[in-house]
Amino acid sequence: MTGTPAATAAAGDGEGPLRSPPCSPSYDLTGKVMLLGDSGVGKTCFLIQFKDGAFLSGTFIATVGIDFRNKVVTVDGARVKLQIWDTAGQERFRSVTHAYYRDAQALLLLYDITNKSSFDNIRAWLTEIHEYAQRDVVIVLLGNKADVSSERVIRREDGETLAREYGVPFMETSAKTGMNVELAFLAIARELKHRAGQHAKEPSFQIRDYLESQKKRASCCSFV
Ligand SMILES: Nc1nc2c(ncn2[C@@H]2O[C@H](COP(=O)(O)OP(=O)(O)OP(=O)(O)O)[C@@H](O)[C@H]2O)c(=O)[nH]1
Repeated sequence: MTGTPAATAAAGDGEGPLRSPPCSPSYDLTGKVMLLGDSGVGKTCFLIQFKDGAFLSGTFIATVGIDFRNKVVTVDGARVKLQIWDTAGQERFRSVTHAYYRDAQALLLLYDITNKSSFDNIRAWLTEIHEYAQRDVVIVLLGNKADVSSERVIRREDGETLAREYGVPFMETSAKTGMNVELAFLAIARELKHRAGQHAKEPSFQIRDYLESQKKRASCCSFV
């Protein structure tokens, strides 16, 4: 939804990529996360909701190229700086975004539960991911716009089945209400922290188990 051309993507939010202050870094480790999925599934809104706690409603403006925002989260006492890349879902920008896959440690792959083709295209996105991303990249599948139940065309079970088939964790989310938005990023930050060996003595972190346990712990309707 941002209008930042690819050529100026590095401007981001002004914090700059992977740059730390010389004396007292405000984070312990960094991780690159990419938002992927068809145009209109809600990637930009998902990022804005996480970064600013706001929802951009109104006229849909497709992202041009790629843009990023930084946010530092604390997981298990470690400050993880997430550098989150918001990609354009439109086909014509694919060659731009391909170049960014290589450095990404985690990918949030979104479809829109009210849009069947965005769900059907997930297989193509996963093929592309396997072609361009690192082999051990963390992938989380997200069924976004879960707040629009009246227009739902993809059942939650369909998302779960697809995720199981590809061996990736899955959640339904809403960039509008904020449902599971922070959880998705926190799960990734935890996974990256564990992979970085911050607490090598701890048992290995399993992102899928973590998401399941968080969903069970939630006592109210904020999780679906
Ligand atoms: N109801 C509802 N609408 C949403 C949600 N997320 C996004 N939208 C709307 O969906 C439209 C597209 O959202 P964007 O975030 O711009 O989509 P995008 O995936 O970034 O699209 P591209 O930039 O073209 O790749 C906008 O009109 C948003 O207001 C959501 O969770 N719920």
